[in-house]
Parts: sequence; C-alpha cells; structure tokens
Amino acid sequence: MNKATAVTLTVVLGLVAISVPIAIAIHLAWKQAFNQEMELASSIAQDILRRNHASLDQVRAVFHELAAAQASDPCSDENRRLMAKLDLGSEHVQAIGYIKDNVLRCSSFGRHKTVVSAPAYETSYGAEIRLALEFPLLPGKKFLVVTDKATGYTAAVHPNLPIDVFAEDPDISVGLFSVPSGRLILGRGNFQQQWMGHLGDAEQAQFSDTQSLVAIQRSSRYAFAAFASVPTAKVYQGLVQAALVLVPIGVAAGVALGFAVRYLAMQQLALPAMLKVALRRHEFFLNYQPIVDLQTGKWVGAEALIRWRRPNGELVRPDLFIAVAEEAGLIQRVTQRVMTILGSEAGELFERYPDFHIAVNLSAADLESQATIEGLRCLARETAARHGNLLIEATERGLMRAEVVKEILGEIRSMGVQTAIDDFGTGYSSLSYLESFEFDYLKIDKSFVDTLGKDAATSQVVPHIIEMAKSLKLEMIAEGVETEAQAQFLRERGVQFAQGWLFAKPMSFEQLIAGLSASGASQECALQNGGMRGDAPEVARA
Ligand SMILES: Nc1nc2c(ncn2[C@@H]2O[C@H](COP(=O)(O)O[C@H]3[C@@H](O)[C@H](n4cnc5c(=O)[nH]c(N)nc54)O[C@@H]3COP(=O)(O)O)[C@@H](O)[C@H]2O)c(=O)[nH]1
Repeated sequence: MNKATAVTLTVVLGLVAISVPIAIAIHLAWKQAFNQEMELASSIAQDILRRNHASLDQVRAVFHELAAAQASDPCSDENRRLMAKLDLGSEHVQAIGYIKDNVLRCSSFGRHKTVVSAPAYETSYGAEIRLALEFPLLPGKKFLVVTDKATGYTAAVHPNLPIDVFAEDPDISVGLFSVPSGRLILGRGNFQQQWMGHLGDAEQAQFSDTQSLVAIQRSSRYAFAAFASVPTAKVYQGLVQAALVLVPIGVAAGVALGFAVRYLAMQQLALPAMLKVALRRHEFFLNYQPIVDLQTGKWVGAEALIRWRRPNGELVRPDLFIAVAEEAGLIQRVTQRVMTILGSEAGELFERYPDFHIAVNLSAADLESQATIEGLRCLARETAARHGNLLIEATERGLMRAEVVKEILGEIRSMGVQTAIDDFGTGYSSLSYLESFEFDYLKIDKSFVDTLGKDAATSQVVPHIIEMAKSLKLEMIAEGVETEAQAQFLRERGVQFAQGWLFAKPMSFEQLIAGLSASGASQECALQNGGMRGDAPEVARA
C-alpha cells in the first residue's frame, strides 16, 4: 500500500471511528426516549383498565345486592333506601336507579317518570350501556349508565372518573373502547379507529405512527380495552434530553477512537522506517517453540520465532511487523537476521543434541531468492549442522511463483535442509499443485486443530488433511495444540509431531537448552536421519 492510500485510509477510518460512536449515541438516545414514552403510555393504559375494572366491579356489586333484596317493587321506599345506601357506600357509582322500557322509574333520589334514550349498545355480559345520560335531579351532568338487562337496575358512573389520569397533560390521549365493535366508550383527546387493528387477539399492543406512540391493554374480564397515546413530538423532547447526556459521551468515545486510529496508523506508516533502524541496531532476538514427538513426548525440534523489542522495552508482535516487512521489501533482511542469530546459538545445540532440528520461517520473497540458499549454507557452516538439523517452513502463500520456488526448494533440499509446508489448508493450493513441490513435512494449521472436538463444520477437515498428508507421504506436525484431547485425537490418527501451548510456549534459547537437558532428549529424538531424504553434502558433518 502506498503512503497516499494509507493516509486516505487513515482519514476515512478516523472519520468512521469518530462518527460511529456519535451515531450510536444518538440512536441510543432516541431509543431511550422512545421506550420511556412508550412505557408511560403503557402504564397509563393499565391504570385506566384498573380504574374501569374497579368501576364495573362496584356496579356489579350494586346489581348483585339489589337482586339479592328480591324487592317485589323495585321502586318501593325500602328498595330506594337500599339504593341510596349502596350509592353512598360506593366510590365509583354516583347514582342508582331503575329503568324499564326506556323510562327511568326511580332512583336513589326519588321516583321519576323520565324517558331516556335507548341504550347505545349491549355488552356480552347482559348490560345495556347509555353513554351520556342526565339524571333529573342532576341537570347538566352526563353519566355513563349501565343497566342490568335482566333486572332493570341501573348504575351511573361519572364518565371522567375511569379516565381521570394525566388530565393535566392535554397532549396525552386516553380512553376505553369496546373490543367487539371498536366503538369508543370513554375518551379524552385523539382516538383513531384503525388503532384497534393492532390489538388483534393479543393482550396488549404497542406501536407508533408518524404522530403518536400508542399502547393498548385488553381487559382480561370485560370486552373492552384501554388505550393511551403520547404524541411523537414528546419523543423528540426526550431525545434532546437523552442526547445531552449520551452525545457528549459518544463524542468523547469517538475522539478517543479517532486518536487511537491515528496513533496506530502513524505507527503503521512509521513501521518500515522503524524496522530499518531496528535491523541496524539489532533489536531482534529469537524465541524457540519446541516440537514434540506425539508418541514419546520428547522434544525433537523447535521453531525459531522472531521477536522485536524496541529500545523503550515495548515488544512488537511478529504478526504486525512481518507483514509490514514483507510489504516494505525488508523481509529478506529480517530472515537474514534470523539466520545470523541462529548461527550464533544453534551450533551449541546441534553439538549437544545431534538429532534436534530448528525450523526457520521463510516468506515468499525468501523462497524466490538465491540469497536464501547462501544464507542457509552460511548458517549450516556456522552451526556445523547435520543433515536434518535445519528445516525451513514455507506457507502456501509463499508458493505463488511456483517455477522459481520449486527450483529454490530443490536446492534447499539438496543441501540436506528439510522442508515443511506451513499453515496448511489456509491458502488456495490444490492437491496437485502441492504434489509438484517436494516437502518433507506438512504442518496442520492451528485454525483446524482448534476445531477438534467441536461441532464446527471445519472439525471434519483435520482427518482429510491427515489422509492427504499420508497419501503424499509427508510427516505431519500439528500446530497450536492446546488440549490433551486434541493431542490424543491427532496421536490416534497417526500424526507424528505436534507443537503448541499444551507442551511448551515459545521460550528463550537458554530455556530451550534447560528444557532439553531436563527431558534428556539427546539420542532418542524421533526426527531421525531415517526421516530425511537425499544426501546433504553441505550440512552433513563428517
Ligand atoms: N517470515 C517469518 N515469520 C515469522 C517469524 N517468526 C514468527 N513469524 C510469524 O509471525 C506469526 C506470529 O508468530 P508468533 O506470534 O511467534 O506465534 C507463533 C506461536 O507462538 C503461535 N502458537 C504456537 N502454539 C500455539 C498455541 O498453542 N496457542 C496459540 N494461541 N498460539 C500458538 O503460533 C505462531 C506460529 O505459527 P506458525 O509460524 O504458523 O507455526 C506467525 O505466522 C509466524 O509464522 C520469522 O522469523 N519469519
């Protein structure tokens, strides 16, 4: 990637890093305000339902008591006294009377002969409803009147009482509608007939349109439902309030992320220059991760893994700087550095453990260059390496220029340096393509080993890789083995070697030597000369 592209990418990423948290903050503020208003609507609807249940329960109790009195004349003095008593004792019922043939014959206030309107509708539980009836002694006051169809007893409820909630807020509409007919029974403010459709057979419904947030709650005992609606404008007011808290947090998070992106980008852009300095100042060192024989558990080799410690003590991860070194054309110098360090350390190792091997990672550029042959020859000389003491690991991505790589690999093998295909299965090589390269080992990638024992689709891949390796007559090294179950699986299927935290993490040269001494690995290593092919004139010690 050139510098201009990297700068553009950084600016774009920085803008995204800043704007995404702000967008998330605004979205959260909106959601919070919306939920808050919806919860308010829902709690009002439930309150209205509670109040209506209380009113109706009292009306039914009144009817029950009057029926129980079994008066032969519903308007007798005694029965009217009972009406007055029940009336006084009820919080919701304002007047009690007796209606027959649409004539109010008497009430707790006395005898009448007032013609009243026909009921607006009849309920499923045998009550007749008149929505706005005036009592003779209370002119100008309209009541919701319920008449027990069977007895004619009638109770009047103040129409505002059940919906007398949030009355001080004119923007909030509330009411009660009959479920079967969709007719509004009581209400204040705005009510749209089509809201009913949202309830269907459900207990409750919550929805919004461009103007309102609506909550509907169905009665579990009567054929009506209560609703409350809050104007959408209130959500915007709430949004502003929530945004005042959340947006500054989002801006702070965005700015912090923006700085982080900038810092990382600067580091990334500066890395090639830093790498050059690090190569000059010898800031690299090696770690070694043991490779074990899965049958005996002995350490038979180790992979050399480069480490970069900056002068301030910071360790830079190889998966960060190797890619940069490859892109910046510095990887061959890095590989050369690996071989130089190895040259100063491995001689002692091969002398004490003649059958031990050390693996060196090669990138694509290394695999295409004669300089690698020279480097390995020099390393073999310096360390007095025997046939099989040195091994190179090439990834599938490194094999792109097949013809050139084949030639270099051939020369490497003819020196007695063994070859392994690394990260197997993560690239795009076909079997026939791989067959055309001569490798000694196949390294099964950690990503496949990770899936062993899991239900993942890729967990089926390892047995196929093993079969393939067998058919290509390659020995196998499984990477990233972390559990005994994985080791057991691989062992049972004939995988010879493994590497991973289950056995040992990457370690210093001194730790490797100490570990080898402790395990007494000298003569019994499994990567015997018998496991190698061809002569090795350059590396074989006399
Ligand atoms: N061209 C070169 N590439 C190199 C060199 N040194 C390292 N690398 C490559 O960098 C990548 C990261 O390497 P590293 O951080 O050293 O990680 C290695 C092991 O530590 C890790 N590993 C091994 N076992 C386990 C395990 O059980 N769990 C776990 N979480 N990680 C584990 O795997 C890395 C080794 O991978 P591989 O090379 O594929 O065998 C990595 O791609 C290195 O190749 C260098 O000198 N040159």
